[in-house]
Amino acid sequence: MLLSELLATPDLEPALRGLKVSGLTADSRMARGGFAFFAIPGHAGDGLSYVADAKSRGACVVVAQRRADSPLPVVVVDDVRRALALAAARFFSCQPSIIAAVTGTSGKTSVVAFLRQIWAALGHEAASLGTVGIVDSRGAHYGALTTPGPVELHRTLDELAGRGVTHLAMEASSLGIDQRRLDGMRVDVAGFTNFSRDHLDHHADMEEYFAAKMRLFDTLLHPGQTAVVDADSDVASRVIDICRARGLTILSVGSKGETIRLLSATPSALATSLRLRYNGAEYEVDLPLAGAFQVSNALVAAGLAIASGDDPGQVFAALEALKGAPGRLELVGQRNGAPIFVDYAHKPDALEKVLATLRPLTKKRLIVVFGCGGDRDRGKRPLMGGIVARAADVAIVTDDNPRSEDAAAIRAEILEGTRGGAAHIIEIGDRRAAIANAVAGLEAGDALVVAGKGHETGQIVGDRVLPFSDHEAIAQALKENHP
Ligand SMILES: CC(=O)N[C@H]1[C@@H](OP(=O)(O)OP(=O)(O)OC[C@H]2O[C@@H](n3ccc(=O)[nH]c3=O)[C@H](O)[C@@H]2O)O[C@H](CO)[C@@H](O)[C@@H]1O[C@H](C)C(=O)N[C@@H](C)C(=O)N[C@H](CCC(=O)O)C(=O)O
Ligand SMILES: Nc1ncnc2c1ncn2[C@@H]1O[C@H](COP(=O)(O)OP(=O)(O)OP(=O)(O)O)[C@@H](O)[C@H]1O
Ligand SMILES: N[C@H](CCC[C@H](N)C(=O)O)C(=O)O
Ligand SMILES: [Mg+2]
Repeated sequence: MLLSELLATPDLEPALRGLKVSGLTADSRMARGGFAFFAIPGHAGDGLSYVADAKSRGACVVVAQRRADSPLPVVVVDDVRRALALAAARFFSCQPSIIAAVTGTSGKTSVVAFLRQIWAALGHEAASLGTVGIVDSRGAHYGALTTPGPVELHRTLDELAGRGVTHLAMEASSLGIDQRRLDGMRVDVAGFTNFSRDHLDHHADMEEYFAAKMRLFDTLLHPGQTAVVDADSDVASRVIDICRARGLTILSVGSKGETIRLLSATPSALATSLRLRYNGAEYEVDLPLAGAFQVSNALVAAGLAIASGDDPGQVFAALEALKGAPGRLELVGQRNGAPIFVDYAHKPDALEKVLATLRPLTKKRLIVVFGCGGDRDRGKRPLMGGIVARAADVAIVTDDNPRSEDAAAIRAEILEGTRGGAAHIIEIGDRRAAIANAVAGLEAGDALVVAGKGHETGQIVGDRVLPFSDHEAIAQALKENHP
């Protein structure tokens, strides 16, 4: 492809006008012969300091935000992250014909998993893309980020479209939106779940975090397209105002929803019976999932399916076969009749919601094992300590990806927040030992949730990822503690 086509710039300097490029990357280590190297001023470093490396691997031109002394010719653009996304979309030109993007602090992974299942049930070739990787009718492939960087994203879209995927549900993380990873993507419909504290290690404050999410609606979606909004979120009216100002059609869902109105939700063991009203008609749905938050997620997914053209009656019927995303309030075993769940709550609101969901299902003690990640927002640690101290009966504070931090210091910050609460608090740093302790102590009527790692398969300590899975640690503990 010509560089001028890749950048859609006719006015390149004469020496570059006929230049052909064979690929593109923002990571010098991935450069190959004939590649364009996009030099991004990042959080940890500046891409311009890697130009020599890119050149040594064959890159022939640099795209950057400023002129710099460089062994390769430099094309200057206003916003190099956006230029990379648009270029990646031109280079990998195919995308599935329907793309739904979902943002919100919690529930994205669940909503895209549900939407993929609804679409598949209705006969579409569907895929989802996000924290648990790419999932389609062939299986699952894990990826590193929730919203991949633009080059990987567009290569993936092109491959999915190439193998016949017509419907894609993808997670749009605030970091992904902010870093322009989705700017080259055609988004047909977008969903909003909810908003609470997260990623304050990256965004300066909650307003900046909110604005990053809103970019999906006020910039990436176009007037006339549809936004599906969980009307029960406490920021729903702000989101709806922003969508209206952009000229979007609003499809609101939930007990305050105008389009899909939740009339009642009756929990029973690990399921919930729903009565819904849509367009004047009432529907009854036996949702095979527990928790008010899963009801919200299922309704956002249903709204997205309807907004993308599917028949409402068939969409609501498909909710009756939904399976939770891996590691999201997943029942993984039991001991002495006490259920054991793995959940991905690693932020205050999610932890609160998951404990509130399990409380009415628990006759005796609600036990939680959890920790907080290193090199992430420190402010959430005492908040999460406070939540378990109030909402659980026993909380075992343990390690969850300490990364470059001192694990004991992270636990101490969590423990600080537990003071004055009613729960019995235990500190066991080693996560396997914490899980073993919790499982061994389970009695009839108890419930145990191991929170924070969900689907993860590693414990990040320093620079190393040690193999670790809550599922496997629970299975081992169950084996060692025959009831
Ligand atoms: C903080 C953050 O978001 N970092 C992401 C960001 O990096 P960055 O732009 O700041 O890059 P940098 O590390 O400063 O380096 C600057 C530039 O030099 C390049 N470089 C660097 C080294 C080298 O040898 N050669 C080279 O060319 C880098 O590729 C980069 O282009 O852009 C990169 C490319 O897209 C991402 O890989 C990287 O994700 C890091 C690994 C990460 O851990 N991100 C997490 C926090 C993240 O994005 N999480 C969200 C939310 C998760 C959720 O809530 O579900 C996600 O979407 O996954
Ligand atoms: N609608 C919701 N409201 C509040 N909490 C939720 C909701 N949905 C899920 N949760 C909680 O958040 C956890 C993560 O859910 P999920 O993975 O679906 O969200 P996510 O937005 O993709 O999160 P992440 O950004 O961490 O990938 C769940 O395990 C559960 O504890
Ligand atoms: N996408 C989130 C995942 C956090 C999961 C939790 N296990 C932790 O390490 O804090 C993040 O990178 O902040
Ligand atoms: Mg996710």
